[in-house]
Formats: sequence, C-alpha cells, structure tokens
Amino acid sequence: MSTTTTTTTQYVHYHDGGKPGRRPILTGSSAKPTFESVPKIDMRRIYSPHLSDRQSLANDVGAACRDVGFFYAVNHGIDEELLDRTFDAVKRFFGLEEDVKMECHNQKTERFRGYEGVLEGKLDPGTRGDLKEGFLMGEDFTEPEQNLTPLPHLPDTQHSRNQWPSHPSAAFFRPAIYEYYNAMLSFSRRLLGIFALALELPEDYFDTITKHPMTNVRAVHYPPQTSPKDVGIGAHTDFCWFTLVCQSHTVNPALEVLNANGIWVPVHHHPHSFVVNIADFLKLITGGRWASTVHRVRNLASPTQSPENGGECDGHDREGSGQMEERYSLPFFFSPDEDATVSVLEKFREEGREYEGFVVGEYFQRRLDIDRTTHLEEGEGRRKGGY
Ligand SMILES: O=C(O)CCC(=O)C(=O)O
Ligand SMILES: [Fe+2]
Repeated sequence: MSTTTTTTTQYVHYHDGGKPGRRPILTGSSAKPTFESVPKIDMRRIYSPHLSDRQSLANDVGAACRDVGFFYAVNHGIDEELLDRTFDAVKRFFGLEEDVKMECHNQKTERFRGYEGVLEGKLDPGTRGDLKEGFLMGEDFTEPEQNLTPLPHLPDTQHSRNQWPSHPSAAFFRPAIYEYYNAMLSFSRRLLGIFALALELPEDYFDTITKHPMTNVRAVHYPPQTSPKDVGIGAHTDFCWFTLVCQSHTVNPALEVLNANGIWVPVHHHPHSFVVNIADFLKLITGGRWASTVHRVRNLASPTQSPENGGECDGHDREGSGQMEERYSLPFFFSPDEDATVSVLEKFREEGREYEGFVVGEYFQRRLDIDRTTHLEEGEGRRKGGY
C-alpha cells in the first residue's frame, strides 16, 4: 500500500499599488535568495562636505533600496530630545477626549487630513479593520509654520488643508507635530540627494520636481492586540516616493516586512533611529530596480517565556498572551510636487518601449481614494455617512 502526500501552496496576501496581491510561501529547496534582516546604515556621511563620503553612503543606501527596500537610518543627526518630545505629545494627543479628536475627523477632507478612529481603516479586507488610530497632516500653504506660497495655477479650494483640534486641551499638539515635520522635511531633502547619487544621477537631480513636495506626518497609536487575527495596519506598500518612520519601543517588533519567500522579517526598535522605506513612486521611476516592499504592523502582546522559545521572538506567528504594550509611530511620507510629471528614468528604459508619464498629485489622489473608500465601508466605523 502506498501513501501520497499532497502539499498545498500557502500564500501571504497584501495590498500593493492599490491592488490586492499574494505571494507564495517558499521554503526548503523552493526558497529564493532574499533578505532575512533589515540593514542598518550610519547616516553621518549625509552631512559631510566631501562628495566622496556622500557617494559612499549612497552606495550603501542604493544596495539596501535594491535588495530590501528598507533600512534603519542611525546617526541621522535629528535631535533625540525633539523625537522624545514628539512621542510625548503624540501619546498625550491620543489620550484626549474622543470629542476633541473627532472634531477634526479625516473624512471631512479630500486629502484625508485629521483624525482617524480605531478600526476605521482597513488595508487588509480579510480583517475587521486596522487596529489603530491616527492623525494625518501635511503640506498646506495657509499654515505659517510652513512658509509656502500657493501654487499659482490651482484654485485655493484645491490646495490641501490640514485640520487641527481647536479645544484648549489639545493646544500643545500642533507645535509639537510641526517641530517634527520641519526636521523630517529638511532631512528628507538631504536624503533625496543621496538617492540621486545612488542612482548615478547628479545630486540635485530631483530638485526641480521637489520645490513644494507633497509631504505628510501621520501620528499613529496601535493599541495592543490580543488576537493574532487582528492587524495594526494591513499588509501594503506605501504610495509615496519614500517613508521615514520613527517607532516607539515594544518588546516584540511590531513592524514586519515581507521577503521574496513570503516570510515576514521583523523590524526591531533601535532607539532614536528611523526606519526608511522605498515606496511605489521610486519603484516606478527605477523600472522596478528598487523595491517598494510590502509591510504590516501587528502589535501583539509579547509571548510568555517558555523553554521552547527561550523567551525569544521569531517575528512570525506569535500568540498574544503576554505583556500588553501601546505602540506609537510617526511615519513621514515624502513625494515630489503635486504638479510634477514623472516616468521611468531615461537610463532604465528599454529601447522601443513606450513609457507613460503620470502627474504625481493625480496618481496620489487615485491611491488615496482607494483608501478613503475602503474606510467605513461596512458600517463598523462609528461615523459612517456622518460627515
Ligand atoms: O507604524 C509603522 O511602523 C508603519 C506604518 C505604515 O506602514 C504606514 O503608515 O504606511
Ligand atoms: Fe506603510
């Protein structure tokens, strides 16, 4: 008598470029060469007056963008106390009365600026929603903190506008977020030069399309989750140029990135460092040579120590059965000017192929609209149709 073993392929599902995607989980002999950890890059060379130092940093950055799409940026030069102050303010903000936060609910704006409640987002349709609350702000020429001039050809009504809570108990929040926003914006401009060098382009190559870039800070609070079926933010790629994330400490890594074998690789907390990731626009203009890597957040309670796991966490299917921790993160999203047209860079084009150009703001809004409509869809959102 003979027995047959049937193996069925298992898949990881995600949301990529605004569309659902899936990747087979490959193990053993079918596994491909891929990354198993996120590289750490010392950013001190970004401030060097010598082009050779900036170029050597660019070489490290370029390798990470190609092979992983993610890296830790350490020694980035942004004041650590500023980062601590921002996290304090963010924790305080999410602890405010619900009414104070709901006054600036994000569904009141086209660009999704303002407050989003727990379970209102849903990047992974297979879940009950994202177990997080957030607050989004970004470029807004009416706010004096930004010192911007309005785009001449756009009517005032089409410019992005922020919303801030007006209650006195929230007065601390706007200046704190602006301090972070402005620091991240100037660091991002330097990083853009490093990306240009990494692509063997002149350092100022992207300057003409980043005169008034589209930028966002999102402050996020992930309550601890007890069920592994939940997700803090469903698996996705980012639809900007690149993202910098500062994350608060959790015993277990909550942010995870997907490698080519469908394995989730944990992104650890390194105090005061940023996590940098390449997003869809940079993947697009490099003709796919740089990776816009799928990632997700699960703020699972830490596992109880057991002899089997030695108290170690492997970043995979953790059960939520231990210490409960709140998690806070501060992604900063950077994209070129809303009215810039971009396409695959000349150097990456194949002869005889047609390449479409697209307007940054239009592409961005299309992606944002997908997010806006997946929010509050099933009546779980407390304010469905309310605005
Ligand atoms: O909270 C994080 O670490 C990442 C959040 C994220 O992926 C996003 O907001 O796009
Ligand atoms: Fe993301």
